[in-house]
Amino acid sequence: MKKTIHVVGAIIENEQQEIFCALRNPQMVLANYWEFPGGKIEQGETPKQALSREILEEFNCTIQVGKQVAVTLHEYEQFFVHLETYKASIIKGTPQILEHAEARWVPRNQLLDLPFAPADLPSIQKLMAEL
Ligand SMILES: Nc1nc2c([nH]c(=O)n2[C@H]2C[C@H](O)[C@@H](COP(=O)(O)OP(=O)(O)OP(=O)(O)O)O2)c(=O)[nH]1
Repeated sequence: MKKTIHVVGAIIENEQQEIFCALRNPQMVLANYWEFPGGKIEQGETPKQALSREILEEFNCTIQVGKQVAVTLHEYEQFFVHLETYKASIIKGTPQILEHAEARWVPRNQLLDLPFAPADLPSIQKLMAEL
């Protein structure tokens, strides 16, 4: 039976209404897809705690997590991803790319120009609908 992994992703927006997107590196599972930065929820963590921890580990900055955007269950070839995305903003530091191949601030209406992980599409559609 396929495993289900519970993942959180941060939709971090800046004052220009751009969203922080990260490119998974070639060594990662789902290599070379763009994603909302985040990762797996560890035992005993709330989704919001997991998100703050992941952003600190991967980008060395502190975020404040806001409201939930979408909850998606997506079937990949090897596993299911249960992805929860949350709005967030940076409250301390400037993101440093520690694990990803690249990261950029992208206007909402250009998100679909990037090859995003398929599980992220419902979140992107919700963001586009907010425009
Ligand atoms: N972080 C993140 N992962 C996503 C997104 N969309 C999506 O399908 N995924 C998938 C990719 C991975 O299979 C999984 C997240 O795993 P990960 O490897 O980034 O998690 P992690 O940082 O906890 O990794 P590790 O400690 O186990 O190495 O969820 C997304 O927007 N953000």
